[in-house]
Amino acid sequence: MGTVEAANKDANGSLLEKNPTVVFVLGGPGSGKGTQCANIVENFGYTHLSAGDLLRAEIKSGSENGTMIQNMIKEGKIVPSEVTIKLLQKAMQESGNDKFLIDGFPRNEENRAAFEKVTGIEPAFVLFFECPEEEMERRLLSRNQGREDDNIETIRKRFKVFLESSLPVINYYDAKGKVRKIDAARPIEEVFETVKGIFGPKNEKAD
Ligand SMILES: Nc1ncnc2c1ncn2[C@@H]1O[C@H](COP(=O)(O)OP(=O)(O)OP(=O)(O)O)[C@@H](O)[C@H]1O
Ligand SMILES: Nc1ccn([C@H]2C[C@H](O)[C@@H](COP(=O)(O)O)O2)c(=O)n1
Ligand SMILES: [Mg+2]
Repeated sequence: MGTVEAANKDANGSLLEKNPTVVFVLGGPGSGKGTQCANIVENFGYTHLSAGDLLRAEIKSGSENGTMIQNMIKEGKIVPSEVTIKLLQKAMQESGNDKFLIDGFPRNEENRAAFEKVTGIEPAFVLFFECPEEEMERRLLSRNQGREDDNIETIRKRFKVFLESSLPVINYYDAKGKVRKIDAARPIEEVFETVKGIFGPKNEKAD
């Protein structure tokens, strides 16, 4: 085994041995990624890992990176991959599962390339929740979960970052035939009907 491969295997612990299934869940802020991931977990046995949730938990934990992460989130900016990937790897290892919905990651080309290099994992496919900005803005302004970035000033910055940095990642995977685009502007139940069609009846959990 080459040195890079050996180092990655070491960093990933037993993760790679499980040959994990990873689905990246992407879409603009407020497109419904978290909402639909909760439904997928219930029906298909995946573990949901939201990069944003992991970063917010890191702030709360009082970690040395907390202030940097908090400032970046307030500005709608993307935290360096090194930090986010470590949190994702740890959560994947701790879950004990081998099927993951990675929500809100990769958010830019740096995230994408670093994840592939560090973990050696390629996504099975990418769910892309497509939604007009006006609808996403409405949803974010009425989310009421006390998120510091759900204010109109930060929301506009997040939309800009999505268009400039995250859409190119979606286009990258689209060129590889991996994107499953979903019209996310419809009611939650209707969106989930489409999602179910993508995961397929053979993957559904038995009751
Ligand atoms: N299809 C939908 N129709 C109407 N409201 C929705 C729909 N999907 C989600 N919502 C609501 O919109 C808000 C944002 O949804 P959610 O948190 O799932 O989005 P998200 O894509 O994870 O956003 P973020 O990127 O900011 O984390 C929530 O209040 C949620 O209840
Ligand atoms: N890969 C990521 C994911 C998220 N963040 C930061 C920046 C986002 O605006 C914020 C909230 O994410 P969300 O919960 O909306 O998915 O978290 C990041 O830097 N890198
Ligand atoms: Mg979310």
